[in-house]
Amino acid sequence: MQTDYPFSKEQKVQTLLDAIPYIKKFFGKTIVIKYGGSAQTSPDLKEKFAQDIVFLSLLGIKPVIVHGGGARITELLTKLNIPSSFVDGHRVTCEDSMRVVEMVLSGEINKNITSLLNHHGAKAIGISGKDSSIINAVPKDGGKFGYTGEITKVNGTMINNLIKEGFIPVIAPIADSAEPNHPGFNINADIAACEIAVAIGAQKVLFLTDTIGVLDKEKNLIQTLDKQSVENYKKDGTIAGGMIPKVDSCIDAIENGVNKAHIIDGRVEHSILLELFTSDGIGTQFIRKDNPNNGIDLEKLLEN
Ligand SMILES: Nc1ncnc2c1ncn2[C@@H]1O[C@H](COP(=O)(O)OP(=O)(O)O)[C@@H](O)[C@H]1O
Ligand SMILES: CC(=O)N[C@@H](CCC(=O)OP(=O)(O)O)C(=O)O
Repeated sequence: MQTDYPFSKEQKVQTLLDAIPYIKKFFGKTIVIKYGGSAQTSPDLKEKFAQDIVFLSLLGIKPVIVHGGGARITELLTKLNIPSSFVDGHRVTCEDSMRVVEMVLSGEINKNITSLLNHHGAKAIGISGKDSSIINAVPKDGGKFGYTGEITKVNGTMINNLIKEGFIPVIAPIADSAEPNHPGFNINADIAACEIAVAIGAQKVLFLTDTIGVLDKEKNLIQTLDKQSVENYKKDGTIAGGMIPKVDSCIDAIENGVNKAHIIDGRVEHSILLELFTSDGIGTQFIRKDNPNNGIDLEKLLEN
């Protein structure tokens, strides 16, 4: 009988066996996944994203989702004739924009992702940084960015309690203010993901975006970056716009206890599984030169 399966049984089994060292490595660990607006484009990609998250959860890995939604915010602001601008990848947020930002991030996008995950069998809970004051902020750069905030504190215990209860937290990057009757703050989702990863002691943070990773001047993928090379690429303009908060967050995360940070292509189906469970990984990885855990010793993992 003729079969038209693209892979033989042996190849399928081998793929599963190849994943064993990585499953061992990440079992019981928390991984923060920043789900950028530009990786949320098609319903099909969103389905694949949800499948990946549920798969991780069933393997005993603990995902935490921090989402963006910049493109959707800009679309609505344009429809409402509310002007909007960005400085170094951060939106300048006026009072009217803040209302739209909260509506889009804490409302539409947060609830869509949460509901999608739950329909795939996860136990996801959608919250914003205002819930239980999980994220606190003050005006960024003394108020030059309006209601765009700079994080002062993340309540990691609260997020870890949700994880312990078996929930997948889906977090909108809106922060609370210490002032009563304040509309709150708009936080760049990359920065929120980094601060959350640090506060909960995550093993890894993955940023899903709309490029294959960080590109050099010739548009080739840069596979590995450290603090010094990031500074150089920012200085000569190779890294610009929305990529600035992303690389800053990656460096910040690895400097503050997160083992590794990666920027990967959210347009590729199952990019999360490819990054976590294959030897090559995809995208750009950020390392501390002095971190002995940068490489995976596969031999050792299999022995243990
Ligand atoms: N060196 C670089 N490599 C890749 N992308 C870059 C670089 N410099 C600037 N960018 C821009 O950063 C964008 C990703 O940031 P952003 O649009 O904020 O994504 P997200 O919504 O995922 O946070 C890319 O689409 C690209 O236009
Ligand atoms: C201060 C700031 O820039 N906030 C972002 C929040 C959303 C976000 O970061 O979305 P992406 O991850 O899709 O870019 C904004 O208003 O667009």
